[in-house]
Amino acid sequence: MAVSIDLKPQENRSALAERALAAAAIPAAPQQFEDKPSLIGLSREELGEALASVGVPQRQVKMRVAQLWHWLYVRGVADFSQMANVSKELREKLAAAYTIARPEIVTEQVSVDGTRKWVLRFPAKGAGRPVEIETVYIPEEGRGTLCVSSQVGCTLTCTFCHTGTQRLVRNLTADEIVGQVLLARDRLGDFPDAETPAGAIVPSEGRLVSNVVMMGMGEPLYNFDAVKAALAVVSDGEGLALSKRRITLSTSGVVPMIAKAGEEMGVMLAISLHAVNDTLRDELVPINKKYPLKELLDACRAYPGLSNARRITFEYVMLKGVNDSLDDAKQLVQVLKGIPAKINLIPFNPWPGSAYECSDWDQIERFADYVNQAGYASPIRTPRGRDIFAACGQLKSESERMRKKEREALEAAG
Ligand SMILES: C[S@@+](CC[C@H](N)C(=O)[O-])C[C@H]1O[C@@H](n2cnc3c(N)ncnc32)[C@H](O)[C@@H]1O
Ligand code: SF4
Repeated sequence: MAVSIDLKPQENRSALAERALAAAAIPAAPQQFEDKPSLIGLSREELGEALASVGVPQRQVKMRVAQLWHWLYVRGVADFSQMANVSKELREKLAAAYTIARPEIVTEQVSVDGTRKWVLRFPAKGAGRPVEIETVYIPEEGRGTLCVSSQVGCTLTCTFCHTGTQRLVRNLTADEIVGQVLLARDRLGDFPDAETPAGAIVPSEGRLVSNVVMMGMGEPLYNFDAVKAALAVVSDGEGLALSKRRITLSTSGVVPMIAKAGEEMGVMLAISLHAVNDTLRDELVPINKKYPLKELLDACRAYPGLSNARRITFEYVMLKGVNDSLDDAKQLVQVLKGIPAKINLIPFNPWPGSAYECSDWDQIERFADYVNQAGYASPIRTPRGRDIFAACGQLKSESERMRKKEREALEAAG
């Protein structure tokens, strides 16, 4: 394992950034791939089945599930031997059959603004190879957001997104999605509840990781079941306990899954809109050819539980001369009519080979003012972690390159 911590001096950091930077000193525990199923990310029922499979009698299963849940998600242990109130015999049986290990850290970088990026490696599944993904932590005043990946690569090819240039290698499993949250909390020293009694409900306020956004690599609605299972664990009130209002799922517009996400996951929804007519959206977000704007916006109108206090976030990347005119702003306001919405304006984050430029700052402000005067909150998202290539849409893992290198190594060996 190679952990490179790239810690740079910085002024005017937020308190959370300060704490996050301080945590950079925490040494990473050695990680090893274990060829055993993981207990992370299972529902309580599945965890009960796993316990029964190592011989826990049915009458004890519920109590043991509660114990394990507490160790895994409140105390954040990554080793069965630390589960003090579980008998040695059971710990050994569990360790022989299952793992609770964290993902392997390939690199860890800390930006001048406190943003932190991890490249994480997960074991091969079946006949595949090990894969790498990226997870990003963004500390801000009053909250800390973890940007979590759902897939290795992406099948969609949004023209402004770096991940879109990496073909899909595979979906992440629920344990790999929850594992990103656990690892971030480990590395940030954000499991301060080590002494909390079992069963206690721990509020997310005051935590370093207070919000989770499914905005890393991949399209979460193309990995529905694993994302749903993972978010159920992350929002469980007796474990990681992140309120569903603090979890946002971002989609490029997989229309048939939007209502299902609302009903079955109940988290906040973000839509990667980026264009207000089908011609341009077909080009920028090609899934639009399959599910055009009208269908997408109808699905948004029908999203369960919408109100002024519970709005959909529309993400709009600002591309110079492409989608940033005042006419675009005007049409944006028109197409969103009737949807409780907030519009996040995202300055385009460049990546090597990208064909776009970020809009000029005063144009972004003019656009924001227009939208704002029409009654929509329209914050301009400050780019974070650009120096470590951790900003929105800059993520792309080494899985493809690794594959080529591996192939070459194999050829050389042959
Ligand atoms: C990487 S995507 C992942 C989630 C999902 N696949 C989606 O498209 O919403 C998260 C957000 O990053 C935005 N994004 C992608 N590339 C970007 C770039 N180069 N600059 C700014 N934002 C970008 C996407 O449009 C989306 O709103
Ligand atoms: S923006 Fe989202 S859907 Fe589009 S290529 Fe990037 S990760 Fe995939």
